[in-house]
Amino acid sequence: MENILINTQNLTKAYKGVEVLNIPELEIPKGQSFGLVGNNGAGKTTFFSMLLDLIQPTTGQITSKNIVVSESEDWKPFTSSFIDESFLIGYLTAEEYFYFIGDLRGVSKAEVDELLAGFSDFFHGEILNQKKYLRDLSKGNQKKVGIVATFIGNPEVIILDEPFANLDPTTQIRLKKIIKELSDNNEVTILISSHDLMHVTEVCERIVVLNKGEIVKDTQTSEATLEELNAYFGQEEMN
Ligand SMILES: Nc1ncnc2c1ncn2[C@@H]1O[C@H](COP(=O)(O)OP(=O)(O)OP(=O)(O)O)[C@@H](O)[C@H]1O
Repeated sequence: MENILINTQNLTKAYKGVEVLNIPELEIPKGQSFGLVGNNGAGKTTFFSMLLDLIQPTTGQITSKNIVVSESEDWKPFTSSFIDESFLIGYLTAEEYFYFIGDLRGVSKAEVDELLAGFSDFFHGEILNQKKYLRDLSKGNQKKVGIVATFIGNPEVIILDEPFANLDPTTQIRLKKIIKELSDNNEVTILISSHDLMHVTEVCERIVVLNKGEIVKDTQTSEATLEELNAYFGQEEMN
């Protein structure tokens, strides 16, 4: 019996009567690396935002470890995410921000430093000791900060919206390795949305395709998945 961590029931979101998401049921087991793909406007960010209680569902609900996310804050200590730059604090340096997140999650400065030391390749000398505010970092470097901040405090659930976008090819490869290592650890459930079919199939064991707010494919990743996805999105182009 799989240990279900995230469960959604009858989830819909509509704006002014227009439905943008409709997921009758979705279960995500503990430890799964879950990839969400879909064209622009398919509903990926909407789904993640509801998981994080940033927007309210029109109907239905999401539970994380049996906690209804819109009714209690108890899921927050074991969940971390980076959706966009609004998750950063522009007037802090990277170090200040990491320590701030550490404080929130009960992680000491020394432990934060220890974690950061493991990301020196990923940071490529452009994040730490820069005496620069986060708002003055490049988009890609801001993203690196946001992603690494999600690892502070050993969260059980990590949600990353388009983590590969804006990153240079070398950093994308490093990020894939980091995500693979995380997903090898079956304690961490990781949810990623991406437009990069190759990256997402490489790091996720399950791929869900959203089209106009509905799940049209839900598959365990195999050798054939990338080709199937390319065929699916190619055929969409013909329509
Ligand atoms: N506040 C809002 N008011 C009205 N419509 C909205 C609002 N927020 C999102 N939408 C609509 O919801 C739909 C889903 O958007 P969403 O951002 O979830 O898509 P996405 O799959 O993340 O797209 P992308 O790949 O472009 O990031 C879109 O049609 C979008 O215009």
